[in-house]
Amino acid sequence: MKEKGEKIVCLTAYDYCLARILDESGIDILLVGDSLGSVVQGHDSTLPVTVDDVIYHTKAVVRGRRRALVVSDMPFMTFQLGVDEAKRNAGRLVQEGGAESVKLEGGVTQAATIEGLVKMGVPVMGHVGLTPQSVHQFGGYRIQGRGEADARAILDDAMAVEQAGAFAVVLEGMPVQLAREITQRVSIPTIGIGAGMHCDGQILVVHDMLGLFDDFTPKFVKRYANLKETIGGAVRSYMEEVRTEAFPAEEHTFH
Ligand SMILES: Nc1nc(=O)c2c([nH]1)NC[C@@H]1CN(c3ccc(C(=O)N[C@@H](CCC(=O)O)C(=O)O)cc3)CN21
Ligand SMILES: CC(C)C(=O)C(=O)O
Ligand SMILES: [Mg+2]
Repeated sequence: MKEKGEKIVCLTAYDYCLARILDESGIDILLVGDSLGSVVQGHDSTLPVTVDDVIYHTKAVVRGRRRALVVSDMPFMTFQLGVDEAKRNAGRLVQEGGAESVKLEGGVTQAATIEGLVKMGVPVMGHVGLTPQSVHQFGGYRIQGRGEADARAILDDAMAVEQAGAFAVVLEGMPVQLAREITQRVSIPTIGIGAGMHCDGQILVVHDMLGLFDDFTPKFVKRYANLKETIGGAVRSYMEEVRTEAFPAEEHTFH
């Protein structure tokens, strides 16, 4: 798709119903993201998410998908402790969860781990730039790569990820020019989030683009629907009808 200039369209998914809607709509990749920590679990970071959480959600997503590629995120502490530990956890995501591939955050420092997973037969997606599992090191969710040295380091990360054998790389939270340069310099597809228009594909957290989640709204999110309002309206109609005995009506009643 990169060679043909066809954009790769990705969204996160965490459950059966939504995975099925996205798959039937023609989404290329479903990511079971550790962002489930914020949108499913209500935490203010992704750090509390466990590999068992991601396995649980991956199983549900896989049941709802027919054709999209399923990528499962490796949570904090499931791959940083060493290649063997990473292999064990990636293996569980594939074997128990049913994912076809995994994603992990980091570039140069995680290259040996990516290589180990690829060698054991697990396709890996990289993730560089604003890597949310490093939120405390960044001092918040800040755009990365604004200075020249930082930009160079992120380019090095992306190239290390490619060299290690990853099949694609997420570019998160960086200036558009840097994402463009990386996209030109690596042969694997780049999937952007908050990284501008020049990436080979795009990803968003599905709750953000559907208007279900509004604890925070980063600048890079576009709302394609306002489901929070739609759902609230439906619930208010239901309450009104139960209270006025308009529901259940004759057609909902057994005799
Ligand atoms: N619902 C949701 N969507 C996400 O995109 C997401 C999560 N959760 N949880 C994990 C991380 C956290 N993310 C975030 C959260 C906030 C900003 C944010 O507010 N960024 C500022 C950038 C300010 C700057 O440095 O210029 C912005 O205005 O976009 C960015 C990424 C991305 N990930
Ligand atoms: C937004 C994507 C790239 C992600 O890592 C997640 O959803 O956890
Ligand atoms: Mg993630």
